[in-house]
Amino acid sequence: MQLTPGRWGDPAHPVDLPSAARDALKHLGVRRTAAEPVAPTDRPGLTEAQLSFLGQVVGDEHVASDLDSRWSHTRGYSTTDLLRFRAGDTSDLPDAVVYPASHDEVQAILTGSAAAGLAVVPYSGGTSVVGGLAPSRRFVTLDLRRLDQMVELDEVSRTATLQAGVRGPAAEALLAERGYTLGHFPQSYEGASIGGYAAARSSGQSSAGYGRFDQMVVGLTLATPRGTIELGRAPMSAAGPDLRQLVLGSEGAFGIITSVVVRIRPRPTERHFEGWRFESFDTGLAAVRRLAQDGPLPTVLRLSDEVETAVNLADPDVLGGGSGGGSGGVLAIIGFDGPYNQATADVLTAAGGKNLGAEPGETWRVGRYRAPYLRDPLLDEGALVETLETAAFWSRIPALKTAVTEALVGALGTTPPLVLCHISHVYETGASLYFTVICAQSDDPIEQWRTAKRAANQAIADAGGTISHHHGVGTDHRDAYATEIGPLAVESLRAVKHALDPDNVMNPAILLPES
Ligand SMILES: Cc1cc2nc3c(=O)[nH]c(=O)nc-3n(C[C@H](O)[C@H](O)[C@H](O)COP(=O)(O)OP(=O)(O)OC[C@H]3O[C@@H](n4cnc5c(N)ncnc54)[C@H](O)[C@@H]3O)c2cc1C
Repeated sequence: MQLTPGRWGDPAHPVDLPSAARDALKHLGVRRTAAEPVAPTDRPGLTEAQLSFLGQVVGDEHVASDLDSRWSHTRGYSTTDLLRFRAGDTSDLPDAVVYPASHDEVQAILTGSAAAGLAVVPYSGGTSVVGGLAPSRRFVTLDLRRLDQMVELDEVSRTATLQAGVRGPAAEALLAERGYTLGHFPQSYEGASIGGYAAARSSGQSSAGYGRFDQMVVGLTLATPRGTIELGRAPMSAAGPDLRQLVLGSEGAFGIITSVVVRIRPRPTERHFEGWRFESFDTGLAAVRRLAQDGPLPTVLRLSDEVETAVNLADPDVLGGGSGGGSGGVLAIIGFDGPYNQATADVLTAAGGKNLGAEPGETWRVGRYRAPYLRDPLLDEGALVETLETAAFWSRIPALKTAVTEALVGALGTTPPLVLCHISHVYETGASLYFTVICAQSDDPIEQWRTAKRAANQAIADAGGTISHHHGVGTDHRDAYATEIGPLAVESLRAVKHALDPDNVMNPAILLPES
């Protein structure tokens, strides 16, 4: 799928806003205010010498300096990114887009970039939602789409070596030909790539069964301005700190991950999805914690709160009311790659859950990538829609959820929002919380969201959550991340960056505040 710049989703399969949603927007005071999109205007790009350096490495035909190519690589897909795109904001337009085809070409560009006066932004799928593709100064984007090969599949060890530019669906297709799966299905699956998964520590919808992406990576190759680093000689090692974990989540600040070795699993021959009803989010929370701590975990485990359940269910009777008005309660989805596990269902039943059967589960499975498609039509209607996420230990989850919800409602008070929440990534010791916010746009929706996000970030910090469970740091979370880890940790990361990237050409201003 080729994403349309500034608009999420497969352009061949757009989603229309359901009429019920249009009606609901009226209750939120949403009025059609969205301005007509503004076309971008160009500005001078690279010098002849810079273009010549890049062309010598990758071939002139793989260096694009036209406005369309650069505009389509401008920032990612957060709501503020989309709004700035609509406003024709070119302040973070790349000066050129370069398409290397191999590790060696990436390495040659990074080795020569300081001398050529170039800052470099790695771009795998371009789906960042935290300002990960927008550095503070002029730059070239290295689009890794030509690094699209499965280099090796080791069936004995059950590992695959995948290049950074392999998109999620392509990775699954390559593995499926040999009977395997990676099992990584983030909601951005249609657009995101292997390199971005690793660089931003992605977590997919099947994380209960397959783990986060950083748990799947057993090895990687990193090109830096100082040279190449290969990590992951064995699945585990006591030979010093695990440097793979230093690169995972480094978001291009240290170098470019050109390939990863990932753990793979046999492709399941059957899958089962079903819905469960709980009386309240709190009872559902106790049930999913029970599964996370004592098992047996399914592959997919999600729990929506009351607001998300009400907003997402077209038919409230799915929850079993039967009277046309629904019966309240919250919806959980469980899924199994492989045989159905009755023991999981028994835990949910013992915790007060009611099995709603396969239909709600199948509805979720079929639409699992479609919810974000609604954001652009909602923006068109004058609504502000955005998501944010965090994680915490179980004991802090209830207070964290309340604090973030109150912060968002308080900050968006003049345009009262709907705040939806779900849990979709669980661990023995805690879980993530994922919030969706919908309200009427103010006259300045970008500043409106930034104010709300600042309030939410503060609430997360105060309530003991982390600034990101899986979206990463980028520029949006940079300052909050520095506060979260403290000045000595920031200094240590700066020292690593300085060792690998002494001229600060790699994704400047991403991850760490510029000193
Ligand atoms: C609609 C939508 C839904 C989403 N759902 C999820 C979800 O369910 N789970 C989840 O984890 N995330 C989700 N995201 C966020 C995003 O998809 C993830 O962060 C993903 O891992 C980014 O992958 P990408 O290939 O698009 O990376 P990019 O956006 O290209 O890059 C992300 C960051 O890493 C850097 N980078 C990219 N490639 C490399 C590389 N090879 N080496 C070093 N640095 C690199 C970039 O410069 C940038 O800073 C969602 C985003 C959208 C728009």
